[in-house]
This record gives sequence, structure tokens and C-alpha cells, in this order.
Amino acid sequence: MTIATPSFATLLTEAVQKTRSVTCVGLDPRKANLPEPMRQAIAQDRPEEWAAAYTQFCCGIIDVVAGKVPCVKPQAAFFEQLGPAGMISLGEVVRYARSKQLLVILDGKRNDIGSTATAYADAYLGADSPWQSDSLTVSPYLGQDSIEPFVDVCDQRSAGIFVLVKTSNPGGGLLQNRETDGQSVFQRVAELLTELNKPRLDSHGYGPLGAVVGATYPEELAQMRQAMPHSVILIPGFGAQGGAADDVKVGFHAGGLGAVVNSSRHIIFAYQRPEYAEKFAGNAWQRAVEAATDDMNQQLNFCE
Ligand SMILES: O=c1ccn([C@@H]2O[C@H](COP(=O)(O)O)[C@@H](O)[C@H]2O)c(=O)[nH]1
Repeated sequence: MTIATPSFATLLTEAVQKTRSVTCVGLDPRKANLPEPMRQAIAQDRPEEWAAAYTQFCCGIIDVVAGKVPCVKPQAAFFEQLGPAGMISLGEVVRYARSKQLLVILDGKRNDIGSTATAYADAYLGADSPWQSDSLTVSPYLGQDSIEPFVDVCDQRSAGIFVLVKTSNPGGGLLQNRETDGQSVFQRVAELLTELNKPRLDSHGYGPLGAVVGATYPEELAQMRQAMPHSVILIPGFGAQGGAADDVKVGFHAGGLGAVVNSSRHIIFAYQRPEYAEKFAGNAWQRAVEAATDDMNQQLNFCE
């Protein structure tokens, strides 16, 4: 098996080491939360204008966090809400982030039967991808043959995936915690990721199959760290969903490797948080982004 080098896992580890940060900034633009100067005078039924505002807002965040964090995670849903204009904005944001040396984790939670999964893999991660994302979130619900097409593309290009293992939402357990043959569904998914990663490890011991495990389930996060020694874990749920530094530290290997922690609303809309609102009122929203990013970096000070 030939594997493209450096792999996505290697690039992410090196970016963590370079920035000394494990923070992933989530790019989840929402009309209602955009700073007033950007929202002003855009009518609800003007998707092109909203899309331009999303591009301006997200690129403004990227300008602030580039060099401070290893990666950003655009959430496709918010761009899709605007229709075709939103997808153009998403493409611009991905391109801009990469031009600023930020790795991009596109949060689309894609998957389908194998032949369609191949199309998704090519679309988002392939060499000729119009999106040129570095990695993509993927659902495991359709099974191993639906994950393999993504792994094939990861082998060919320095791309990675983050497979949903134990999500941060309160209702995720309904299916993910269901037990069969003495193990939960999420434990079985973790086992599969470890099997698929084993022949593809980089010099740090990580493979292209990362995992999503929520900060809101610290016990399961600790368990999953053990079960998936070769997966970089993407940990959402920090900040706005209640996850804290003590909850996520169990997701890391020594030296602050093996995981990144996502925060979206608490960073990008920091200017609206009570503790920042007064200091960063008016046009100072980017300074609030900077303060919130610095604060998160300080709280997650795991890098040796
Ligand atoms: O289990 C999951 C998987 C993905 N997400 C996504 O992460 C961000 C979280 O946003 P916050 O504002 O920091 O709560 C968002 O894009 C989710 O779709 C998740 O929260 N949990």
C-alpha cells in the first residue's frame, strides 16, 4: 500500500506543535449573530448579500486566528442554508483559510453507499476537489464499505477524515450507546477505526481516520482515547455546550498530541458573551475573537 506523505495526521500534529495550540476554531456563521455593521441593511431575502457577509466575517476570523491555532472547522450547514451563494462563500472561506496555513476540517458529516461515498470523497478531499478541504467529518452509519472510499482518497492525498464515534449532543446515546455482542455501537465504531488505521500509521503513530468524541462525555472520551490510540480525536462541545478543560484533557496523549478541541460560538461570537460584551462593543468583534482564542489556548495549555 502506498500512502501519500506527509499525511494529514502528520500535518495536523506539526501544526499543533508549531502553534503550541490544540484549539480548532469553528466557523459557524449565523445571520442573527453577525456583528451589527455586517448585518445592517441586508434584507432577509438576499442570500447573495448574506453570503458575502459570511465570507467577510469568516475571513475576518481567519485573519485573527491564523498562526494562533492549527485548524479551523467550517460548518457546512450554515453555508448551505443560503443556497448556491452560501456554497460559493464556503469555497472562498476554505481557500482563504488554507492560504493562511490553517488546516481545514470541513464539517459536513457526509456518507452514503460505497459508490456515492466515492463521489463524496472525491468531491471534498480528492486531488481535483473543487473544495480542496484537508479533512471531512464522516458518518459511520452505513458501515465499513462506506468508509473505505474515503480512506482510499486519504491514502492518495494528504487528507483525513473524522468519523462520528460519540457525539456531543444529549440524544446521541439512543443509537450510539446501544449494546450488541457485549459492546456499544460507538465502541464498535472505535474498533473499526483502529483496524483501518493500523496499516497507515505516520511516525507519530496516527492514521488518517480521526474520530469525533464530544467534550460533554468525559468518561467516554477517556475510554475512547484508550480504544483508539491511532486516531486524532476531534473534540466538539467545548464552551457553549458546557465542556471544560478538565473534561477534554483525558482525550490527549502526552505532550498535547492526539486531539484538537473545537469551539465555535464561544469564539466567533465572543463579542456577545457577557464577560466580553462591554470591553469589545461596537466594531471590536475581532478583538473579542482574539481574546477568546487566547483564553482557550491558555486553558488548554497541554503542549510540551
Ligand atoms: O458531536 C458533535 C459533532 C459536531 N459538532 C459541531 O461542532 C460545532 C460546535 O459548535 P459550538 O458553537 O462550539 O457548540 C458545531 O458546528 C456542531 O455542528 C458538535 O457540536 N458535536
